[in-house]
Amino acid sequence: MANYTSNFLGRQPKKKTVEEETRQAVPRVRTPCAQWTRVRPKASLLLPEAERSYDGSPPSAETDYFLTTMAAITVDFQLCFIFTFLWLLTRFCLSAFFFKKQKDYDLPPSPPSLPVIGHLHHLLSVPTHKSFHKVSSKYGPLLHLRAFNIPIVLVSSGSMAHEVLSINGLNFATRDREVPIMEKSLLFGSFGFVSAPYGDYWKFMKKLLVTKLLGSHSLERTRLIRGEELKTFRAMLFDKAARNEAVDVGEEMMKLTNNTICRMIMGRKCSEEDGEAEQIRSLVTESHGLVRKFLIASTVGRLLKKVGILLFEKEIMEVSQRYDELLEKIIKEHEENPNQKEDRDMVDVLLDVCADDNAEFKISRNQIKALFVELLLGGTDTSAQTTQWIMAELINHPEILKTLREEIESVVGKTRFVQETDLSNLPYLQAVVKEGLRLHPHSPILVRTAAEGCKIGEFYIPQNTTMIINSYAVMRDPDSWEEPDEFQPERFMVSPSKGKEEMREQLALNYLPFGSGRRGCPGTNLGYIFIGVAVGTMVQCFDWSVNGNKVNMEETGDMTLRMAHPLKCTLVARVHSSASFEPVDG
Ligand code: HEM
Repeated sequence: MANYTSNFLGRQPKKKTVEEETRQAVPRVRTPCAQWTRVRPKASLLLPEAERSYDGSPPSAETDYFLTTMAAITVDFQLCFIFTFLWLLTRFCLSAFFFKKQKDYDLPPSPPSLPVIGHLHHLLSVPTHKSFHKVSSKYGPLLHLRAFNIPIVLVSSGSMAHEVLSINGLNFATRDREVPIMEKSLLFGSFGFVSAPYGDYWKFMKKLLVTKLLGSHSLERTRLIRGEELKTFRAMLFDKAARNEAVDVGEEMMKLTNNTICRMIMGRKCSEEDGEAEQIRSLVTESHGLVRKFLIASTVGRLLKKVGILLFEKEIMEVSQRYDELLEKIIKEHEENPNQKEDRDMVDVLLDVCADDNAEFKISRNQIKALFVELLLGGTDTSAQTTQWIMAELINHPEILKTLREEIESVVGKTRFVQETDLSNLPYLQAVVKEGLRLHPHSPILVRTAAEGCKIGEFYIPQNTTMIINSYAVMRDPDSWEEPDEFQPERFMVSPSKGKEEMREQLALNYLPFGSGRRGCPGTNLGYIFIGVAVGTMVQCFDWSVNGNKVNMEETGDMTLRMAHPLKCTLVARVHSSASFEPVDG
């Protein structure tokens, strides 16, 4: 090293003395700048000798050695400085040229947070969508939050949601990778479709769902089933009216949707007599309670998540076991008595796939069962809660109810009950349903995960970030909707001032009650049918009232939106229940 430094400074190499040769044998240590430097043991003892050599006398061999060593160290520091400078310069250049993309876009802004838990308190407050709405109204439509160490991006405007769900739809096609899986459970288990990552299994099941159950062709095939169930629903309402009994709208709607979906999937009704129907309804209600707990536990830190899930693992497994027994019974019935070709239902179709070794995708019995559980959960409460909200709005807005009734009477006439095939001719009824879904979306929070880092708006979203799209905030955004908190079905009517194209654009960007993109709801059409015919029937056949004249519209729910005070009302029949459809006073 001494030679090297001398050469570096342009000095002539000195002939080595024996002492110098010996010095080279002194052990070497690594300096902070990572260069090899020789040091003598007890170097500090040399200092007085060095000072003494200033008196003019020739320096001793010791002093000479000290000075040489110091010079070497000084040069080492210079080198160190040069290398550090070069290193910093290289880093700067690299980041300027190669990492330009990440540097150009910052993370979305972050509102004030609490120590350790970050923004978790917003996630845990009830109703969650309202707490998020308040934050986004104050700090902006794209915010970077964190729950403990989990990064979350909150999306609250139509244009940002469109970028996530549609423009970058493939990158955000999986719900939440952070959600823990309960291996053996039909609920939240590894067999599920709703929680499945975007991939071959999800694509295969989605195709089956659309072609065999929820697509327009399949819906036409099962129209008779829905007509029969609607008749039972109407008869129950006439019965309650005749007995002057209050109606719990949500509860009765749950019966209608539950029975209909069971029949559509399994080809048969769940019997009221042996308690099967009630068993399914209570399982669905219990499952909704668990979904909420599970989602909250999934959003907290990794360690707490495990603890959180463990807390109600027993409860989840018990519900899963009860579903399993019921569904196993139904599947066995199908295996023993398969339906004929024209009567084949979803169970028959899935059992065929399960037994077919050449099927595009091999599915298991547990995957069939998990899908049914998810369809019952996804299709029943959603329509039931929305219908309840819409009836509450109609009771609070008698002039809208009157306009709707006039439309039904003018289109359907006074000789028959409203039915599914009338819906396309009832634009005001469709507008009422759409407006109810806008103001009261059943699932106001949509969740996605970024498969890769990408740009949304002017900001960078890192890989694996959990995206929370607050559809409630999007559908009440004053920049997109006039008087956003008011119930005004007219906004969905095509008019000379607002053409079809403008309406389509508005819906594509700012209307998300069924989500959007690849993971958007495949049951949208069925949902519109359930709600449309139920609201149409209730408005056509009865007058509705509640205690105190006005319905209390207070909201509750953590991940779903529910009425804090479920709608219970009294009804008076306007027409006879007989098929002749005579007006009561006519
Ligand atoms: C008013 C009625 C309904 C509403 C408001 C509703 C709402 C939703 C929403 C918000 C999502 C999440 C979408 C997203 O993440 O982008 C969803 C997903 C889903 N819904 Fe519905 N839904 C309704 C009816 C139905 C019905 C009748 C069924 C079937 C019987 C159904 C089955 C599903 C399924 C299977 C998914 C998961 C889709 C996937 O992960 O790819 N829904 N629904």
